[in-house]
Amino acid sequence: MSYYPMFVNLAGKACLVVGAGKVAERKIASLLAAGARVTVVGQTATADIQKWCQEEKVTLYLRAFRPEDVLEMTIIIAAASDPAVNLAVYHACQPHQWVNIVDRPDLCSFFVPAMVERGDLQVAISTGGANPGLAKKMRRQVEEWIGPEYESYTHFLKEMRQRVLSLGLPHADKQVILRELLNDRFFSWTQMGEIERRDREASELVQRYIREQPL
Ligand SMILES: C[C@@]1(CC(=O)O)c2cc3[nH]c(cc4nc(cc5[nH]c(cc(n2)[C@H]1CCC(=O)O)[C@@](C)(CC(=O)O)[C@@H]5CCC(=O)O)C(CC(=O)O)=C4CCC(=O)O)c(CCC(=O)O)c3CC(=O)O
Ligand SMILES: NC(=O)C1=CN([C@@H]2O[C@H](COP(=O)(O)OP(=O)(O)OC[C@H]3O[C@@H](n4cnc5c(N)ncnc54)[C@H](O)[C@@H]3O)[C@@H](O)[C@H]2O)C=CC1
Repeated sequence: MSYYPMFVNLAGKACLVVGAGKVAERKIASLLAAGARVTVVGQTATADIQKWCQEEKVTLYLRAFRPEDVLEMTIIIAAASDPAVNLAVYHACQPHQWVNIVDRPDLCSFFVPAMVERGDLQVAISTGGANPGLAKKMRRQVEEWIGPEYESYTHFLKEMRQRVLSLGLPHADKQVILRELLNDRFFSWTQMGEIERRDREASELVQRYIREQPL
């Protein structure tokens, strides 16, 4: 059996993280980046988590976990250093809640992948718990391959696609233009910083099809 990969919209969703140490901090950072509403319960907290609390980015309770903490939570991550506490978090949860117990892959209903993020382009890497260190190693290799220029390249392709879709062109023409926009020359112009040339060539490509339209 393999795991089902998904990109989840967590904007405004209530998420609980139990434990406020190094591992919790990493998980909280990605929940915040996804726009989740994060509550943290930990007996102690890292400096960054305390700062996020002062900035009102997270709600932090500096105390031991209580089973009622999981109520109404969409996602629960148990990242305490005590395995008995993490197990208690698991037992407090309902079957419909999404649960990640950081020291018990067998009890997780989802794993957190290693991520390469370039604006709208997100590459998630998982080994299904087989070896998280390998996921991290692969992430570093993918970071070399997918450089920072992919953020503006993806943004360019997004804008061009929206423009092409808004023109009401015949389906076949749309497909040809979208395929042509993925030609490497547009990436090369992005990489070389020849943005004006890239945008001009892309506009000309689209214009050619508009002109060919019967009136
Ligand atoms: C099942 C899973 C549950 C979950 O957390 O979702 C899980 C479980 C465990 N991790 C452990 C250890 C380590 N985890 C990392 C790193 C990461 N772990 C992440 C995910 C996952 N870890 C999920 C599976 C993901 C998959 O396989 O695809 C990443 C990808 C994402 C993230 O955490 O954000 C992030 C890399 C992010 C990046 O760098 O890009 C490192 C390396 C390091 O820290 O440098 C080590 C030390 C080396 C080692 O042990 O291999 C232990 C033993 C703990 C102990 O010894 O007590 C367990 C428990 C067990 O396996 O039993
Ligand atoms: N899944 C993953 O990615 C990884 C998981 N781990 C596991 O994660 C666990 C946590 O690791 P770190 O963050 O490095 O530990 P840490 O020692 O930095 O933090 C542990 C946190 O748990 C809190 N805690 C302990 N008892 C608690 C309770 N009763 N209620 C609420 N909070 C409580 C502490 O106050 C602290 O905030 C480790 O025990 C290890 O098994 C470790 C590395 C990676």
